[in-house]
Amino acid sequence: MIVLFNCTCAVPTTMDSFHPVPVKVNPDLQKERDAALFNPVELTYLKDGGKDKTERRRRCELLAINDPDLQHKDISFMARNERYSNAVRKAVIIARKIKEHRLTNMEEKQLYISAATQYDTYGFGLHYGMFLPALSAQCDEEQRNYWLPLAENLKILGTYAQTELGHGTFIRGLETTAIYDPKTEEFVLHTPTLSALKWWPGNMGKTATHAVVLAQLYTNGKSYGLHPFIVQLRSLENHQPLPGITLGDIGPKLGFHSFDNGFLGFDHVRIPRRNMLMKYSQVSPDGFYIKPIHAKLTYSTMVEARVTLVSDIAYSLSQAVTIAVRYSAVRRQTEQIKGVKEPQILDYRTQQLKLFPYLAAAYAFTFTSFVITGRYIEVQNEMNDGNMESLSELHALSAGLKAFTSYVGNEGIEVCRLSCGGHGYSQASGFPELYTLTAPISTFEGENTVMLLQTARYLMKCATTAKRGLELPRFVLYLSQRQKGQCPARNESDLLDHGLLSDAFEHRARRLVIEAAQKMQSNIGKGNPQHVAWNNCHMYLLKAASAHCHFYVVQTFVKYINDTEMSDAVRDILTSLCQFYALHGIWQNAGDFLQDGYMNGNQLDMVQSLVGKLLDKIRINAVALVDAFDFRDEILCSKLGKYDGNVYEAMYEWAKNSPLNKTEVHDSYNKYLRPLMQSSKAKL
Ligand SMILES: CCCCC/C=C\C/C=C\C/C=C\C/C=C\C/C=C\CC/C=C/C(=O)SCCNC(=O)CCNC(=O)[C@H](O)C(C)(C)COP(=O)(O)OP(=O)(O)OC[C@H]1O[C@@H](n2cnc3c(N)ncnc32)[C@H](O)[C@@H]1OP(=O)(O)O
Ligand SMILES: Cc1cc2nc3c(=O)[nH]c(=O)nc-3n(C[C@H](O)[C@H](O)[C@H](O)COP(=O)(O)OP(=O)(O)OC[C@H]3O[C@@H](n4cnc5c(N)ncnc54)[C@H](O)[C@@H]3O)c2cc1C
Repeated sequence: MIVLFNCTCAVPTTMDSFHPVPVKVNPDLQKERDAALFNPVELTYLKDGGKDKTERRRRCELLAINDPDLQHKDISFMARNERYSNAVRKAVIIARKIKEHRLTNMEEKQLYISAATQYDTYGFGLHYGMFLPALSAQCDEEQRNYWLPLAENLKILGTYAQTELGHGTFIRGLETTAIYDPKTEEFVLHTPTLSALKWWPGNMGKTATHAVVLAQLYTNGKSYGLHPFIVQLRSLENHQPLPGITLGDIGPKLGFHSFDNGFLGFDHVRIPRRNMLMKYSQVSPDGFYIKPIHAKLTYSTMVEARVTLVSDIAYSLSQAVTIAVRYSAVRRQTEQIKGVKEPQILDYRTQQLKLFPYLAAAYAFTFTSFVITGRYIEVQNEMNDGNMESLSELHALSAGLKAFTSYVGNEGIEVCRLSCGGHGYSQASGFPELYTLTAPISTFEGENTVMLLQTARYLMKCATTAKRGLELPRFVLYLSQRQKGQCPARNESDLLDHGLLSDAFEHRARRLVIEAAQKMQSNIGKGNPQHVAWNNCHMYLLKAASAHCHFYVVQTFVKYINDTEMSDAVRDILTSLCQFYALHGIWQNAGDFLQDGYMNGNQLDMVQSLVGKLLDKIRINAVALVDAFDFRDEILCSKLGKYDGNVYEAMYEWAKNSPLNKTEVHDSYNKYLRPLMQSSKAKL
């Protein structure tokens, strides 16, 4: 619902702005918009991929936002049960409305869902986010023809059940078994121990009727490792768990309160042979096993999810900086000169140093998400033609970037919250929900440290390949190039050169990868077994993987600006943002650039000075930069980040709705306080 305030000042919004002309905009925020040196809507078009795409996105969002069936009270005021129920109700309505509005394109469906769910989780998130992708990727043609229409038409509701109580990261160690019985041509699914209970799968606690279950396959007395099976969990008549199946919700978590993450146990549950998903590996009726063309194809659903998470984290970080920058423009604090108005907190250098690195990162990650999504589609097409050559590269890239961006993203959201002082702690700010929704991205779909170590494993192999003078894939080609000596920057203007900045990150990544490879070699040379050497070298490996990802992001940002058509004004601000992202990265990791003498103290002084100078360039455009993300208030769900900047009015209105304010005198007064106070002998 859009609240219109009384008109007190004219609001010059651009023709292209979709924001309903609010009737009173906070003058501080208006001043920021008037002072900006570029038109934010141009950047919005760029980010969306063109004006027509922006318009389409806005239309999809409005369809959801204006729909009376999708309205409800603020989720902050709901208990968990109510939240779960509301999420399911909305998921059902969303499914119906997507058909009614004839949203057939996947991007439009996602936009619609995201606007309809606002900052809550989507009740069929796992169904669409993992169950359907797993079926699409792992079913053979006959299975696809059977299962996909059922799942797409919501005749069955699914989840992805991989993690167990005792095993999450090390999936080769999962305990759930699927033993083939050739006599009946069935698999018998079983949970042999408590630690083998499936634990965590989203929508499994109360919603799902089916699951793609990852289990250890045994046939003819031999173990063949982890394979996916589709298993019916609940009756399609009355939703009761089927015989032999134990199901439940795992209880409240840090966040995801509307989500029914669940547990699942099997007691010798029989499923037909053809419920094993057989695109890549098969078991014949007599129990003969046919192995896949690549051993890790079973893991492909996770790769897809990791790619998606890079976009998700860019989106969430963009929301966080939008809230914090707008609020910092309207919040005033601490008189500097007696009698003169307190300054906007956005004017404090420390506030800028908190927010602008994450503002720059939000753009950097958005552009990175475009590139990794594009690469994912390319590799997917190659794989559909039977060429698995790039799968390892895609795994290394997606695992590393998911970890690198989510570390920064989670940290950024928390810094943005802190930058809003006390109000950042209120649910009205939007931060608690935003933070708890994004925090587990560092854990799910592969715990971040583990993911960076996977990237490191790939980089170590590439370092060896490079040493042998053999060919490397494009994104690690730099490992076969010689180190370039010292950073050539002589003055500050040299240090603003995108090529020079990208070279600095390239140098750092190459050095750290080679150093980690050398440490591994020398550890093994001392007689340590591989796994001991690996553990001994963790700190080098982690750093190498992280530096590689950091370089990838800087390089992508630079390339995006070089290769994309844009107005001079937008190019100018994106250039400053990119310079700031890179220079701030050098400043924060100064030790890495000094350690081998690539940079010297004098150059570092210049880096620091430039970071300070660029703060001014970003400061003037900061509000326009966050406006360009183009979040409607109904999607941002933050009283601090409202487009019109009328923060205090909104907070007061919101607080009045707190259930505790339903009555002037709370029940607990009569129950507890009154007896306590009136029993006292002391008289007033
Ligand atoms: C109406 C229509 C609407 C449409 C709507 C559309 C969209 C829906 C909208 C919204 C929904 C969106 C989102 C969903 C909603 C909410 C989300 C909520 C919750 C999130 C759900 C979370 C799910 C999960 O977490 S699932 C569980 C994930 N688990 C993990 O990630 C486990 C991590 N562990 C591993 O990946 C692996 O075990 C390991 C750590 C990689 C190690 O594996 P292992 O087998 O032990 O391998 P190694 O021995 O280490 O290595 C061997 C060899 O293999 C290579 N390798 C490893 N992995 C892969 C891989 N994936 N691909 C390729 N290669 C791989 C490895 O590098 C090594 O190679 P080498 O031998 O050459 O060195
Ligand atoms: C909100 C949420 C939703 C989820 N949804 C699903 C779902 O739908 N389906 C599903 O199957 N699962 C789901 N999960 C589970 C999730 O995928 C796992 O929790 C995740 O993969 C991490 O595994 P773990 O819990 O075993 O962590 P652990 O591996 O136990 O990690 C604990 C610590 O050990 C360290 N560690 C572990 N192994 C290594 C190693 N080899 N080297 C160095 N350090 C190591 C980690 O770095 C970490 O610090 C969900 C989890 C959450 C929080």
